[in-house]
Amino acid sequence: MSNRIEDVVDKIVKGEVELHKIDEILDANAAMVARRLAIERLTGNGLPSIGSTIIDYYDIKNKNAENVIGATQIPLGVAGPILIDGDYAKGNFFVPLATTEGALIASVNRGMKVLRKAGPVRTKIVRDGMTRAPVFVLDSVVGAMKFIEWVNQNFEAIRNVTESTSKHGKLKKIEPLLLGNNVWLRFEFETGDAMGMNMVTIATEAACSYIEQNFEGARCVAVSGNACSDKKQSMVNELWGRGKTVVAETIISSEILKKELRTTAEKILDVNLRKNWLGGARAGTIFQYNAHFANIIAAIFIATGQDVAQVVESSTGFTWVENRGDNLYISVTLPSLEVGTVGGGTRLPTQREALSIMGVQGSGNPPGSNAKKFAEIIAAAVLAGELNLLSALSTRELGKAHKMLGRGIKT
Ligand SMILES: CC(C)(COP(=O)([O-])OP(=O)([O-])OC[C@H]1O[C@@H](n2cnc3c(N)ncnc32)[C@H](O)[C@@H]1OP(=O)([O-])[O-])[C@@H](O)C(=O)NCCC(=O)NCCSC(=O)C[C@@](C)(O)CC(=O)[O-]
Ligand SMILES: NC(=O)C1=CN([C@@H]2O[C@H](COP(=O)(O)OP(=O)(O)OC[C@H]3O[C@@H](n4cnc5c(N)ncnc54)[C@H](OP(=O)(O)O)[C@@H]3O)[C@@H](O)[C@H]2O)C=CC1
Repeated sequence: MSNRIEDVVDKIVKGEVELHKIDEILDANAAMVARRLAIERLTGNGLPSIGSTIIDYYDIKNKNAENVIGATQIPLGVAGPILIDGDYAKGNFFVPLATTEGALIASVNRGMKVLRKAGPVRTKIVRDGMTRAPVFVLDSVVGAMKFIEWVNQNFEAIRNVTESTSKHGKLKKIEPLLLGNNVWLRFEFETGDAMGMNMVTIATEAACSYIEQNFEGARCVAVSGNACSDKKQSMVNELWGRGKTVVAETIISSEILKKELRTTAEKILDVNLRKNWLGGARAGTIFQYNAHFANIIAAIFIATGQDVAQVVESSTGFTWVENRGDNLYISVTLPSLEVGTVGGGTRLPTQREALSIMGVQGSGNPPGSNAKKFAEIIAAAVLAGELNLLSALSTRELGKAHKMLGRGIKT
């Protein structure tokens, strides 16, 4: 350790310098080391594993994280390939999944094997748009209604303001919501291959300033008024969509169900209706009539540098099953899948490589096509996970699988 780093560590331990101020004293990677060493001394714990990272702090400083002391590692597996016939994803894809839940990757892998045998999974993006909803306060409901009318009449001018802030951000519409003298304007943008939260926040802030300057009596209280709704479950996301609204579907023959999953369409239908729908309704599940969308979404989000807090609304969705002459029709519908292949955490080295496994790293040609392809692959992977878990529940294999792959106990 250099004397310079040692001096800085001493200063932190003595409380003479704040952890984040080291970035002004040492170069980026030395600052990361000094912070970790100081935390080691202050807590009396060695942190060599956290310190063993390939992340170059130069690359993430002022972009991805602050007060960095190293990195966390999570096992990364692959499932697949999964065969997809989408509008953007076509062919076979291996899907990277980062998780610590034994049996999860095996579960998705078995689902993908079955889907492959059944023929390609069909995927469709049915809408696309990232949202930000600032809240404005007016003097009365009369003022609020005049405000909404003015916004509608001035849509083009507002769009020009937003689009001056970004090359890829394109304002599609503004949906108003009203409560007494309060108005939320839910701005919806196309965001190319980016998930888009920074992009639409910056664009919406510019729009808010323009609106306040040009409509007397409207005050923007907050650029995010929670009707966006970011990182929260909400009816507005479920009904109007947020990010990508995607569907994946397929039909599986009774022979494949019997041979590969030891089950039938009837049994899977019964589990889906009584567990996902009836159980979900009885328990008051909110917009999550599914078995484990969150498992697959979280594992892919972690692997590929998505914003993990958005698993909350990205795992909203429905699994629908029909028995068609003993063959199984199964679909998953995800109303608010928020994903990107540029920006945010997608620029980190392992995350970029994980995206490259699916051929979706960086900008698409045309822009937006990579993010849409990625969303279709995720929906197909979710379908695999749902098919497999419903099957395993129908044959009472859940506990056994987790004993074996979660605890290493063979039964
Ligand atoms: C574990 C299996 C897949 C065994 O499945 P199996 O059919 O008993 O075993 P198998 O050895 O015959 O293997 C069949 C296929 O499974 C895959 N497979 C098998 N083993 C592996 C492995 N080690 N690594 C990767 N892939 C594996 C692989 O595709 C293999 O085909 P092959 O390639 O051999 O021709 C099955 O029993 C299973 O899926 N069980 C259910 C587990 C599951 O779905 N867990 C989900 C997480 S549960 C949870 O978190 C949410 C929950 C449940 O609480 C939500 C809720 O409330 O519903
Ligand atoms: N600000 C906020 O309120 C929130 C921020 N976040 C964070 O926001 C980040 C994600 O924001 P996001 O805007 O997606 O990412 P970035 O802030 O990284 O912005 C994306 C950048 O990529 C550029 N770009 C280059 N090629 C493309 C392309 N093909 N498609 C789209 N953009 C392209 C954009 O340029 P240009 O704009 O000129 O088109 C823009 O500069 C995450 O880190 C997330 O955690 C999350 C929630 C809330």
